[in-house]
Amino acid sequence: MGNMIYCTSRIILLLGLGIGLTYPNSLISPIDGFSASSSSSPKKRRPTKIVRPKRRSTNSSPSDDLIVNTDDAGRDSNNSNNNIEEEEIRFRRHEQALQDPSLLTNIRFSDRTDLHPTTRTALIDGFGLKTMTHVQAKTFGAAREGRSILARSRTGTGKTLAFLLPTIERLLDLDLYRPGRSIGMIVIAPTRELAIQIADQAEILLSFHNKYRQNNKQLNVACIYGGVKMQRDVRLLTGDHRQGNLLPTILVSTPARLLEHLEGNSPLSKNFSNHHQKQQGEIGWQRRNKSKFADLVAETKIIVLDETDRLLQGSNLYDTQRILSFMARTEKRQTLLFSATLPRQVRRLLLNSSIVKKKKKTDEDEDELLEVDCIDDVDEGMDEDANDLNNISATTSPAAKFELSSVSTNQRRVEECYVSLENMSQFIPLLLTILRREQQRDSQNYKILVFFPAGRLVRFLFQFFTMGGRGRDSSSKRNTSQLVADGNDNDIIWEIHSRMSQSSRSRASNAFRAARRGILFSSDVSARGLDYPDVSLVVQMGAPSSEQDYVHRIGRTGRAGKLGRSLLVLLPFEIHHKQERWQKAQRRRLGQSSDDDYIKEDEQLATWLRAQNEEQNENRNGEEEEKMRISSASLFQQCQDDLEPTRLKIRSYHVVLTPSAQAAYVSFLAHYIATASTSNPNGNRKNNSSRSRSRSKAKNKLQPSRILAYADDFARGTGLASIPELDETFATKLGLN
Ligand SMILES: Nc1ncnc2c1ncn2[C@@H]1O[C@H](COP(=O)(O)OP(=O)(O)OP(=O)(O)O)[C@@H](O)[C@H]1O
Repeated sequence: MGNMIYCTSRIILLLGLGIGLTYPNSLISPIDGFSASSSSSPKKRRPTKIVRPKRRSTNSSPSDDLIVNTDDAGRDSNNSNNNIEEEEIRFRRHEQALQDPSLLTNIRFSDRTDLHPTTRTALIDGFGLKTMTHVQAKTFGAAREGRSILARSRTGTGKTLAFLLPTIERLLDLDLYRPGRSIGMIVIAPTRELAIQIADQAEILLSFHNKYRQNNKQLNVACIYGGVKMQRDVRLLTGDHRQGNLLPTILVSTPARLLEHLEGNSPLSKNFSNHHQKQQGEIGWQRRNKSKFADLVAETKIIVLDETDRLLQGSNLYDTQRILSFMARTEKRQTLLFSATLPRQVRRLLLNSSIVKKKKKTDEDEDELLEVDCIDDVDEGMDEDANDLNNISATTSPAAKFELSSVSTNQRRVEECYVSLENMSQFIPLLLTILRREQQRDSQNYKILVFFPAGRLVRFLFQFFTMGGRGRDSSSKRNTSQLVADGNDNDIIWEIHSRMSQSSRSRASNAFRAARRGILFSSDVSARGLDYPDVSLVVQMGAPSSEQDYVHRIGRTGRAGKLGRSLLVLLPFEIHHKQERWQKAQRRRLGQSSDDDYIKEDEQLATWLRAQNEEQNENRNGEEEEKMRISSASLFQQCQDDLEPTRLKIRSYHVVLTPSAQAAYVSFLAHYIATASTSNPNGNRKNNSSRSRSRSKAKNKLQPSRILAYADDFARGTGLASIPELDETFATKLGLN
């Protein structure tokens, strides 16, 4: 019976649709795809908003290990209430996406015959998407043809699918890699959480294809990253040898971990040698005497650098360049580079290096790098003609059929505000005020992401807020913080930073993603790429170290058509140095000269802060009396008062909070002294051209002794009875004599 249905669908396809004419040379026949789209709708599972198809075979696949599976086992897949809720969420999200004309084009996935029918089903039925975003439409045709691309597009505009869709289509071609015996594509992402998120999306797309594939021909995703045992990677990358299903179709990795394997500093290399010797005859390795992982990676023809500018800056630069040196030569591979930001220096570095192929020298040279810029700003230095859609259509025949609407693609989706701290002892009360005010705005739907400059500060503030009230209730094991409670006694604050174990990081990240409301305290590990749904407010406690970081941080809200809000809290020593720069940066970003669109001061918070400061200075006249009245009635003042019990705990040596406050103090000091000496607003180390400017600014530079005074103020604000003593060597290192 099954065969009959299968054959019938084949005949219908051959007679009627002719999809095979437009879908060439694939491992999966178009017939499979047709049966996918025409079969009954795939069953849905919790909790992802995205629907995965049920496997056709009930046998477990030998490659299951390799698949990044975000579905928790045991969840009820037939829960109709959940499905209805899921449908509603997807419908709401789609409606929201439609609200933003700068996000979506009029190109429907269903009209694209250059997409495999199963991929179309995955996008429409699985992800609930209908039309392409600008960056997807502008890059698909060229990427599908194998061209290298450098693309820039606003945060939250679907860049992940922009690189996954065309590359997965290419991987379905037979000749691009040896399934199971070489890796089809490698994606590098700067953080672990981002790598996991990308792998998850890839796995969802592939799972629709796998539904129609035999067990030993499944398309797999492996995701590797630091902070977990190497043995896990070995298991993921060597799989079940007996089934001959060895290497993943798509490998997603953070740079450092991948490099460790490539350089042979991991058990993987040894494992590959042993395995190679055993399997040589059986599966016929082509490279008989070169069995190391690095040799296999050299066969990979597609590489993606997500968050390209981050991967080409700071400590990532060396790792990325080394990784690329193990890959196929530039002309022989497709290199896809995506980010929301691309500083001039990074672009210059890219174009002058061997990371991508140079500009074409003759008209026949078709394979040059294609630059696609979906942001109309005035700074970041992409080619002017990169925005010309005709350019792209001309080189990518299928795309030429589609008309793209010409709306501005950097329309503002985030309302940006700032407030300046009058003194560092206001740091914690202001944070509490911001959180409570947001809770009061919409007590059911607040979702707040708060960035702090360093991991130890995240940890301390998390502990302060979660142990601040009654602490943990031992009977219910519930968090009963009174500082920001939601009335239901649930955990509503999570922390994430690089000082945590990977499992705790993943738990926090997943919890915040799934939560309808909540607060995530984070370091910059969450600044890039992470797609937490429905974040209502992004708060930055202290200016980020670069303009790019600012763009990425606020980009965690206002995604995929939604609107969001962000609040930048400038510390007292950042006000004069940075306020102006943020305004200028924002003007550049939005390509506007009107004052209206600058980052606005949050007047309510500013009034409360000023009033409190003046009250402290006891400098009162009639007007100030009035301010004082506002102050004592203000939420800020209430928050000040509510913090006292926690401060008292710290003052009288709380076993967790007091050492944590001391560590936060040291971390604050070290962070700001280090950044004062190295950073500029573009986030790059000083170069020759900026040296003269730097010299003139040197006079205004914030001296370590001043930072020390602010840090002391911060320490007093935490409740610490005395300023922590610094180790002498450490102090000298920081330039504090
Ligand atoms: N064509 C589409 N239509 C509607 N929503 C989409 C479309 N493509 C992707 N999305 C949704 O947009 C959201 C953001 O996507 P994604 O994380 O890929 O953005 P991004 O551009 O990579 O952002 P960032 O720069 O922050 O990394 C996701 O929830 C995704 O499901």
